[in-house]
Order: sequence, then C-alpha cells, then structure tokens
Amino acid sequence: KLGMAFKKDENFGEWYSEVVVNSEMIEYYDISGCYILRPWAMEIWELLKEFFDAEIKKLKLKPYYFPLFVTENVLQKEKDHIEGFAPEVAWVTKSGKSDLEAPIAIRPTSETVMYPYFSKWIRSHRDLPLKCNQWCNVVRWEFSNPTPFIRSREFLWQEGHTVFATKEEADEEVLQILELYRRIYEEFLAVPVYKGRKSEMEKFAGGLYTTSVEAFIPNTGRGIQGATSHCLGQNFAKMFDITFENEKGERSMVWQNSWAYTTRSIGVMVMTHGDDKGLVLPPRVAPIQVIVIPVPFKDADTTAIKGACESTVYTLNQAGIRADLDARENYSPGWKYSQWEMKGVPLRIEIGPKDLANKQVRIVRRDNGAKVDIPSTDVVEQVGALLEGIQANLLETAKQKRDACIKTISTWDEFIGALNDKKLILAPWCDEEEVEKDVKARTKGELGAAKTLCTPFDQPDLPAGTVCFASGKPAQKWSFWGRSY
Ligand SMILES: O=C1CCCN[C@@H]1CCCn1cnc2cc(F)c(F)cc2c1=O
Ligand SMILES: [Mg+2]
Repeated sequence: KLGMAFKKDENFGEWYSEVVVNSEMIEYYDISGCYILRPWAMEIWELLKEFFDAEIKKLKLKPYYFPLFVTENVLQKEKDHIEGFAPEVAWVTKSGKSDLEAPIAIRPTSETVMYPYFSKWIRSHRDLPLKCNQWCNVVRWEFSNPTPFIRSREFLWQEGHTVFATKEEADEEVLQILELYRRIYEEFLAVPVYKGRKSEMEKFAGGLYTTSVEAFIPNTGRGIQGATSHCLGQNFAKMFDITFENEKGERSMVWQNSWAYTTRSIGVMVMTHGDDKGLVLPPRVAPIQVIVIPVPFKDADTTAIKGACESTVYTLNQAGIRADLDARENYSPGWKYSQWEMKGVPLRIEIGPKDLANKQVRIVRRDNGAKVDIPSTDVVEQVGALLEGIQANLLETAKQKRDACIKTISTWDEFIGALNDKKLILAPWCDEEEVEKDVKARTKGELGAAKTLCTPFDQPDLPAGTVCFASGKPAQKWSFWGRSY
C-alpha cells in the first residue's frame, strides 16, 4: 500500500509515525521506546557525522570509546548531578541466572565514566587541553510518550568532553561547538534554530551554564532542544579531583565543557519538512539526491531508454551527486514516483521515448512539484543548481513558518493567549527562578507546562521601564517561552 493515511495538519502524531515507517527510516520494535534505525535513517546520521567529525578534528578533538557500564557508587558520585535523573537510569543486575554482586548502570551520559580517568591522565598544564569525543549510544529509561528519533530509551549521539587550563578557553569552545550545531541544523537539515542560553533552572544542574540551539515545531506549537553545549566550570573538577600543576608549579583546578547532539536531529528534520506525500529530504542529507526512472512505452526501445538512464546516473555520480537508478521491472513508473516521493528524494528524473528522441530529460522537484525538461547535456549543471535551490527553499520556507509562529507579548493574558495559539513566545522576563517556577505551576495541564526555552543571544532592545510579563518586576531580558518536547 502506498500513500499516507494521515494528514500532517490533521493528525500530526499519526502522520509522523507513518512517515518515518513508510519512508523506511524506522521499524517499530517490541520494546517500548526502542526503534530500529534502518539505512534511510542511518545514512542521514552518517552524513551528519561525516561533517561534524571532520569539523571537531579541526578543533583537535580525539576519538575515544569508554565502557557502556558504570558502577553505582561512581554514577552517584555527586548527588546534585544526577538527583532528578535517577528514575531514568537502567541497571544490569544479573548475568545468566546469578545476581551481580553490585548492580551496574548503563550509561545515560558519560561524565562519571570518563572523569575519574581525566583525573588520572591530567597532571600538568602540558596535559591540557584534553579533548575527548565519543560517538556512541546512551540509555535513559524515560516514561513520557516515546517518539521515534525525538524521545527514545536508547539513542545515538556524540558527546564531547573537553578540559582546559582557563575559563576563557572553555568559554570560547562552548560557542565554537554551538556554531557547529547551528550549521548542522541550518546548513544540512535546513531547520532554523535560535542560539541561546538556558535559564538557571533549565540548565544542566552539574554545570556552570548551558547554551543550546532551539528549534520549533509549528504543527504542535512546541519548542525542541536541538543540541546543547555546556560550560561545566570547575564543578566536575572539584567532584573528581581533576587538577593540574600550572607553569608556576601551583596546583589548579581545570575548566571543562561537555556538548552533544543526537539522532533527535533527524526527527526534527522530518517534522519540519515532511508533507502529506511523506518525507521531504534536504539534499545535503539525502542518501539519494536524484532517482532516475525509465518510462517505457509499449513498442518503444526500452533498451535505449534504460541505457540513457544508466548513463545519466553515471554522469551524475561522476559529478559527486548521489544519483540512483530505479529500473525495477515489477513496478510501474507511477508507483515508483509515489514511493520515492514517500522517501523524500529531492529530485526525480524521468526518461521516456519522447525525452530520448528530444535528447532531454524531465526533472521533477519533490519540494514544490515543479517539472522541467532540460537537455541531457545540461543535466549535471541543472541538477546541481536545482539541489542548491531545494536546500535553500526548504530552509527559507521553514524559517517563514517558524517566524509566523513567534508572538512577542508583554502581559500575562497575552502570554496565555499565545500559548493556547501554539505560539513560540518572546517575553520580557525579570530572570527570577521563582517566577519561572510560578509560570510552570500556573500553566500545568495535559499539554504540559510552559517553560523557558532559551534566552536568545540575539536580544531585541529592551526599553527602560519594561516589566516582566509574569511578575511585573523590571524585565532583565527577552526570553523564548513555550511548551516543549
Ligand atoms: O548534555 C550533555 C552533553 C553531553 C554530556 N552530558 C551532558 C549533560 C547530560 C545531562 N543529563 C541528562 N540526562 C541524564 C539522565 C540520567 F539518567 C543521568 F543519570 C544523568 C543525566 C544527565 O547528566
Ligand atoms: Mg532527559
């Protein structure tokens, strides 16, 4: 069966589940919150990884792999680091029939796995900076509604953990990595994001401050954290005794960062660009950018048509374009069109007897359905230009949709109205945690409470005398508020 049973603007949740399955990204698994990532998803993950890994290698990050398991006493090294997270930790308690002497946790994140060894490896300033990155899976036994890519009990990520002699170096790297995350979203996934700082309440409790890139899903009116880059300060250095002897022979504590993005990024892309025909892939992350389909005609020369298709694929591949041929005999062209549209392939090239005779090919765009006939000799240049056009169009369209959801408010009533209208709310805030807690309490409900998403680095000007929408106290900053994933 092809085609979508659910419409994006009518049943978003069902639409999303259907798209990720019909496009062959995901197969549901018999453990709740766990999903099979099929090639159509893993190839996207690998394209993102290729970019990000090359970029952090330029920043001198070294690849590591730490164990999946961590002992109970090490995991609980510092109460405030994992206090609220305890229910999410998955434990191994047996091997075969026999109980383990002590339960072993499966890593939900790797600070406690890594930092005892950072303490051992770092003695002198000459051992700094230490720059560790690992690509791995983590497990968090969450209970809120599982969603493929967006919220799963196991997911893939990279986690960077860096150690510096000075706060200045750490502060600089936090922003360098955040910029890479912005590039992943805007330049690859064509998803607009805001860079900002998390509030004291929303930040990583174990750190000094948290920055993030924040996306927004217009269909649900929910913000979603795209990636996060923390400055940990010297908190973990204290916890794990990570000190070094500086040039003057004094013992000092190190300054640390940690940062991650995850397979959630693929889900954000699906939600942003997908339509009622299925997935719409930004060309820079499309495993197949162009699918070439022969269109045979009753007595036409099918061999010549297939030959033209094969040479078109070859020519495109030689130009570094990810093109493929769908010459399956057991499916009609029409069926193939629908299937590759469902999988979100950015361009389709059709070659039939007429095209052959006119030495042209027909190109069809997935994003806006536009059809264009071009001379076969121009195919590389035209396809290249079309792919760039699609990439830009997807980002621009997503930006306009997101911007249309932004509501700048100044009073509580306006805030509630905007929340009910599924808006991304920009509000003047007094920056007091009590007020943040109060807003959460006053907006509790089955759709979830409103919270601060981030304080965007790019601050609109705040006229003197502006008061906080929730407390009436003098506003200190503009922050994004809303419901979130
Ligand atoms: O967000 C990052 C970037 C990569 C490295 N880790 C940091 C902070 C992770 C915050 N966090 C997030 N979730 C957790 C879940 C747990 F079950 C648990 F024991 C601990 C945590 C936890 O520390
Ligand atoms: Mg969590």
